[in-house]
Formats: sequence, C-alpha cells, structure tokens
Amino acid sequence: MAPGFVSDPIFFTASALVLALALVRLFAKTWERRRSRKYHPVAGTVLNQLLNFGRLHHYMTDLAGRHRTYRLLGPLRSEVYTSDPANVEYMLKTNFENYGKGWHNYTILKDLLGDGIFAVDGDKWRQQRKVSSYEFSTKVLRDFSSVVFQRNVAKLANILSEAASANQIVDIQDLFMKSTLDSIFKVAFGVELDSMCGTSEEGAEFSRAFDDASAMTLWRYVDVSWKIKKFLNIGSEAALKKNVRIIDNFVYKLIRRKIEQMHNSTDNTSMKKEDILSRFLQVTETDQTYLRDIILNFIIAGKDTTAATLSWFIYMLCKHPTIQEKVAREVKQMSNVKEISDFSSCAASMGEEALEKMHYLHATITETLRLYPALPVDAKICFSDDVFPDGFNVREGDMVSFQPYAMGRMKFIWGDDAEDFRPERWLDSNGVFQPESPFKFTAFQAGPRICLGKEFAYRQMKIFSAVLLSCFTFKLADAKKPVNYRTMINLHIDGGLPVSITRRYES
Ligand code: HEM
Repeated sequence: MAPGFVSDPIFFTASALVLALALVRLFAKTWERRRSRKYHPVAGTVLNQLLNFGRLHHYMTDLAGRHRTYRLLGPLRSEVYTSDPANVEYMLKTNFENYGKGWHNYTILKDLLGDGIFAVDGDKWRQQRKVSSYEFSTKVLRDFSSVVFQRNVAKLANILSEAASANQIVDIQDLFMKSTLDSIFKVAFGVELDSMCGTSEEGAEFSRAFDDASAMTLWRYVDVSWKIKKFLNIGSEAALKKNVRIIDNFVYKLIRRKIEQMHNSTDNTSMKKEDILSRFLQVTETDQTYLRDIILNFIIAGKDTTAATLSWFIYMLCKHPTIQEKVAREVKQMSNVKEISDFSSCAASMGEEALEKMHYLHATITETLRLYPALPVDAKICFSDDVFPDGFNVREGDMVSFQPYAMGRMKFIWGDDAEDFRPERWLDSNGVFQPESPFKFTAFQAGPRICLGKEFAYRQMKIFSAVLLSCFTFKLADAKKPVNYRTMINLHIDGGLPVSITRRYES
C-alpha cells in the first residue's frame, strides 16, 4: 500500500488534536466576545407593561427617568426603550437601514394598516414615500389645503358660537376629530364628508370603528395571546375584525366611487391632479387593496395626530389662561383682524404670511407636542446585531423604540423645568421661534422617515387655533376632573375634553 497521510495513525491523531484545539479556541473566543458584550439594564418585563396598561406612558416615563435606555424582557423578544438623543439619531439616521418596521410590527399592524406607508419597509415604502413627498411639496396642494382648513374652521366656529349662546358645554376633542377628518378627506380624496355637522351617519360609524380598531391594534403589542384569539375569533380580536370590516366597506366604496368619477370625467387630466387618491390611482388603479391601505394610512396620519394635538393644546391653554391670552393677542396683532363680522372672513385673514409671523403660537403648539406627542412611543425592529453610541449592544430581532412622550419629560434633555409648560423655551430673545434637534424633539420622528405631513399639520393647527382664539376663550367645564390619555396608537384624551366657551366679540 502506498504511504498515505490518512493511514498514518500518528499524523491522524495530531491533526485531530490541532483541529480540536482550534475549535475550542474559536468557541472560547466567541463565548468571551458574547460575555463581554454589554447590554442595557433590564428594567422589567412586558408583563409590567400589561399591568400598567392604563397609565402606560407614565410607567415608561418613570423607567426612562432611571435609565436613559433600558430593556424589558418578553417571552419572544427583548424590548429596548431609549430616550437618549444620541441613540435616537443613530437608529433613525446614521444606521437607518438596520432599523425598520420589520416583520413583527408588520404582522401587528397589517390587519388595520395593510401595506400602507406606516407598516412597510423597502421598495413598498420608497415608492409611497416618493409619490407622497412630491404631492406634499406642491403649491397646488398647499393652497388647496389652506382653503379647506379655513372653510372647516369657520364651520367649527359656527358650532362653538351657537354653543356659547346656549351656554352649552362641548367636547372640543370630538369636534376636532370630526373637522380634521373632514379636512383630510377633502384634501386627500376630494370627498366632502361633513362629519362635523353630522350629515353622514356612515362617516361617524367609520370614525368610531377606526378609533376602536386603533386601540385594539396597540393592545396586540402587550397581549401575547393575540394570535390565538385571532385564530379563535374571540375577545379583542373578534372586535378588531368587526371594526376592520366596517372600515373596509366604507373605504372600498370610496375608491369605487373615485374610479367611476375618473372614468366618467370628460376632462381626465384635471381630474387626475385633483387629490392624493387620484394620484395613486394613476400608479396602481387595479389593486384596490393597496389603495385601501394607502388611504387608511393617510387618514390615521392626518386625522388623529392633528386633532389630538389641538385638543391637548386647548387643554394646556385652559390650564394656563395667561398663555391663552398671550396667544390671542399675538394672533390679533399679526392677522390684523380688528373685529369679527363673520367666521369665514376671519379664517381668510389667516393667510400664510400672517401665520409665519405668529412665533408665539408656533412655540405654544410645539410645547404642546413636546409634552403630549401625538405618537407617544415609536417602535422599530433591529435587523442585525449592533452597538449603540452609548456603548451597549442591541441584538438582531430586538424591538427598539424611541419615546417622544418620556423624552419630553426628561430633565437631562430639557432642564429642571422639563415638566413645565413653557412656550418661551422655544423663542430667542427677539421672540423668534428656534427649532430644536429632531433627535431631541422627536414628535415628528427624524431622518429619512420623518413625518411627511409636518408642515401640513402645523399649517392646519395654526389656522384652526388662530381663528378659534380670535373668536373665543376656552375654560375646562370641570376644572377638578382629572384629564388623562387613553392608551392607544395616538395620544387621545380619555373621554374627550368638555369645555365652556365665551365669545371675544360682540354678537
Ligand atoms: C401633529 C401632527 C402630526 C404628528 C405629531 C406626526 C408624527 C409623525 C410620526 C412620529 C411619524 C413616524 C411614524 C412611524 O414611525 O411610522 C409620522 C410619519 C408620517 N406622517 Fe405624520 N404626524 C402628524 C401629522 C401628519 C399629517 C397631517 C400627515 C398627512 C396628512 C402626516 C403624514 C405622515 C406620513 C405619510 C408618515 C409616514 C412617513 C414614512 O414612513 O416615510 N402626518 N408622523
């Protein structure tokens, strides 16, 4: 037999030994590396979130006060929560590609939001972002939406004026929800819903179903048994399914009507440019499910966020009457409204030029968003092992969230008066608004996925508040009743905001 290495027992044993040693060293090194990795402190478990569900953001703020970044352990994954601006910048911008909605968020959000911009990553996101950003930057949309906001706030002022005459208490949050729903429907889909004046029972049913479905979708983040419930069609999942059916019926009807209008229109070119839905219809007319998803995402973006912020804004002004007066004085001065003859002409005086001069109003809205951000927590999934700027590791599959609500209350970010409502913190010595880093003031997110409707939202909120504060003063109907949020995707006031209204003008 020819001498062969394999048949030599000494050589064989030596090779096996070397290989075994190399494997042991590799294993030891990997183990050592793993062991020496530092992870953010564990502050509790997701069970604690469940137990604190009704006061979830208070609970998370308490934890953030103890650890800038912390972990909560869960049965399936670890959850990392950060309020550190350096970490936020890293995940939203520096290493953007490594943090996204991921499969986890997608499965939770899918039943309500489908494949809409809020739920997806990658090409689906890029395509919707591109078309929507173009639409939002056009002057046509800006001018058209301002007119819609002015018309809707004039309607709202009429309702409030009647309530003032009758000494009636109104739920201002409910009215804001309806008027912003009307506005977004008109701007995005060219449809007059008129839910504010109550002419559409169907619209009211849709709005209710949408709110409930949004609360049940958020519940999935803390309810580990949601998939079983969905399979068995029981409890919150059965209710979610029912609400989604109401939403779908409404939206599909809207899409079919729009397609019909487009087909019947003789002047097809102008028809196609009219609203955001028409624009998307040009891209993907046949896929109605995809259109349904796009629509619902715009509704959730445009309705709840703005209405909730306006409600907290009025709440803050009721708690701080001197600030309410100061805003009203600035609005009067900058808009040149001498007396209120009718609400439509008052609204028409809130043009872009006048609004731009209202720095104190801008600061007061921004201060509201600092303490009451419409999206209190924002979760991403980490796609591969990573190290945050604070030196701690995050693992592939971890859910990583930044927390606008908790961040707005952190002394290490805003100073000792972090919890005080103080619009002046946003103004320089000449009273000019000074923006903050979006990684510190995270209400609109930051980086490539920063809110697309930020300018749109500010314009709507400024037009609404300028008109309402020119015409009325607001007081809490019951100053002793505690005001809290309802835990859901957006930060709504639980049970609404009942206020009494007095006219600022002679009737
Ligand atoms: C006070 C009002 C608003 C606030 C605080 C706000 C905040 C936010 C936040 C935090 C995100 C990131 C959400 C995520 O992680 O997916 C976002 C995204 C977005 N917002 Fe807003 N938003 C407001 C109003 C609006 C309005 C009025 C519109 C449009 C009508 C709008 C359109 C969008 C869109 C399309 C996105 C998705 C961007 C993307 O993923 O690329 N937002 N907004």
